[in-house]
Amino acid sequence: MKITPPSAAAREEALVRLDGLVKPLGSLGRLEELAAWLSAAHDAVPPRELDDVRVAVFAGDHGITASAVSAYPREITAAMVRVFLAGTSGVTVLARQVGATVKVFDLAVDADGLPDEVTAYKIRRGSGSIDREDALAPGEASRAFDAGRRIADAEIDDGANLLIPGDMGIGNTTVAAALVAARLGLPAEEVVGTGTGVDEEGRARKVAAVTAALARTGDRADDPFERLTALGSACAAATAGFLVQGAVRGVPVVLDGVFSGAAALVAQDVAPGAVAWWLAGHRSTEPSQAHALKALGLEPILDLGLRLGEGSGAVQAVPVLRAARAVLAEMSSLADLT
Ligand SMILES: Cc1cc2ncn([C@H]3O[C@H](COP(=O)(O)O)[C@@H](O)[C@H]3O)c2cc1C
Ligand SMILES: O=C(O)c1cccnc1
Repeated sequence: MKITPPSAAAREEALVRLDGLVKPLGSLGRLEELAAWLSAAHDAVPPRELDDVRVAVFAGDHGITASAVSAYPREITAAMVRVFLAGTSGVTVLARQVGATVKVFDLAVDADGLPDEVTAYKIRRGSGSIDREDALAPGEASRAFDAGRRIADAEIDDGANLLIPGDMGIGNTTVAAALVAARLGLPAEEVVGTGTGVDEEGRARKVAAVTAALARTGDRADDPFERLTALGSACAAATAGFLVQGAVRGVPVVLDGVFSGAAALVAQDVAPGAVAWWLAGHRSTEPSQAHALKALGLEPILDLGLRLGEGSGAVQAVPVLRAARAVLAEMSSLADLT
């Protein structure tokens, strides 16, 4: 997997151009940095318009939900897939606001009967309970990773110029916490949050589950595919593949919340350098996301106190990116002042 870095020359050219625009030096703050980032990604100053934004939601269930680690029952995952198809999920509504499209993919939902276009990449029904067994059987992590790459390829071949990963899976925040803790060598207590809104006892069950999972897994987690197999899920693997393929194809990716943060840590291990193609759309309230973003060197664009997932935070960063592009494309220069 060859990753070509974004263009340093275009970034420099953008920074020089930004300094010459009709504004005090640096006065557009983060927008300037994002404008330069996009210029580097597109190797063009100004960058091209972000007019084809695609969200891919990876849906799946987790064995660990039997330990009551979520405030909601596992059946919600399959029910929500139908909500995505109906076009009324949180991310779908927010995506419509910015003209982005949303597709949902069933990688491991514990249900039958979903439409063929949703199940085309299905790996299994639910994962193993990570506190006492591997999440995935041998080979499944790489199959799911390849599925995520193919999903990204299909969207890019169809014209996508910005990719957003979304997640739907009751129990996702427990699995994300385990993946991040294993990679960064952190204790469960530091990475586990309240997810969908568990109480103190619920959070204690999550900490116990992640602690047991980490103890069971040991050094195996050093290898990214072993980490996905032991502690992850088909969705985590597919999301990692999706992120890597965006980087391979040179298409920017906006990460969402806790699940894409955990997958991004895996993806960066599989394909070092891929992180150069990713932005962090927003700050989640989950602690594991903050740890993951810090390790990746990414600073969230927005901080709205969101804790939904699905890609809902990332899509809201899209107007900010468009604004950054517009600054470079449309502002006049100080040199032109008479
Ligand atoms: C109705 C509903 C819609 C959602 N959309 C995303 N999530 C989010 O919550 C879940 C993770 O939280 P936890 O680890 O606490 O289970 C994931 O499905 C995530 O995408 C939802 C959760 C619910 C209940
Ligand atoms: O911030 C997130 O990504 C998140 C938080 C809680 C539940 N699901 C997702």
